[in-house]
Amino acid sequence: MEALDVLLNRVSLARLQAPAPSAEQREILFRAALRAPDHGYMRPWRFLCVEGEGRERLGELFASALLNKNPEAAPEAQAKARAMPLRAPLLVVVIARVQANPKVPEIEQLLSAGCAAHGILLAAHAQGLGAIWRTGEMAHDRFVADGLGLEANEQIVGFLYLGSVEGERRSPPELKTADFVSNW
Ligand SMILES: Cc1cc2nc3c(=O)[nH]c(=O)nc-3n(C[C@H](O)[C@H](O)[C@H](O)COP(=O)(O)O)c2cc1C
Repeated sequence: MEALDVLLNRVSLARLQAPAPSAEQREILFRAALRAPDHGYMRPWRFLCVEGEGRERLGELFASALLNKNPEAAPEAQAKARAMPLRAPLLVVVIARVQANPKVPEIEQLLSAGCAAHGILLAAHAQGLGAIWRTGEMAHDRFVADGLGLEANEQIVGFLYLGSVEGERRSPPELKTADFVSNW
């Protein structure tokens, strides 16, 4: 697929099914992530793959996080949290690792991790895979971060849901560049 075609037509797809990306496809996904712009070559990111039975364990962690925050959480809410990771055969947790650096403030390291996530989405699209970047409360919950083994200086930038496309690949929305670009 042409590079510009990928850049101009990537869309998020929420309806994902097995099979999960193959080992070869994953290698491309992560090589794309590692090409994120990176001030100071700090490599301020790492990635966790969650699949198979790991998705059920992540669902349990989400439900526990919900109960930790709200012990009165309704059983329906708990069931919803538990089912969230089952929406795709593979989840990639994109983690920003922020390190003190006089020239590279935290925001730049977080942006770099965001670019890494975008690289994965683009490489997924280029390989005919489906993907969507999700966060929600669980991405910002320290209970979840601890359960995933994150260090104090690490934070979740997103859960990338990846799989094979179920149904039609939708078209991107038509935005006008003139609405966002002006001369100064
Ligand atoms: C940081 C971040 C967090 C997001 N979190 C969610 C989310 O939790 N749930 C969701 O449905 N979409 C979420 N989105 C939006 C989707 O990933 C997607 O970008 C959006 O649906 C627009 O679709 P498109 O990428 O095809 O234009 C998030 C996007 C970003 C950048």
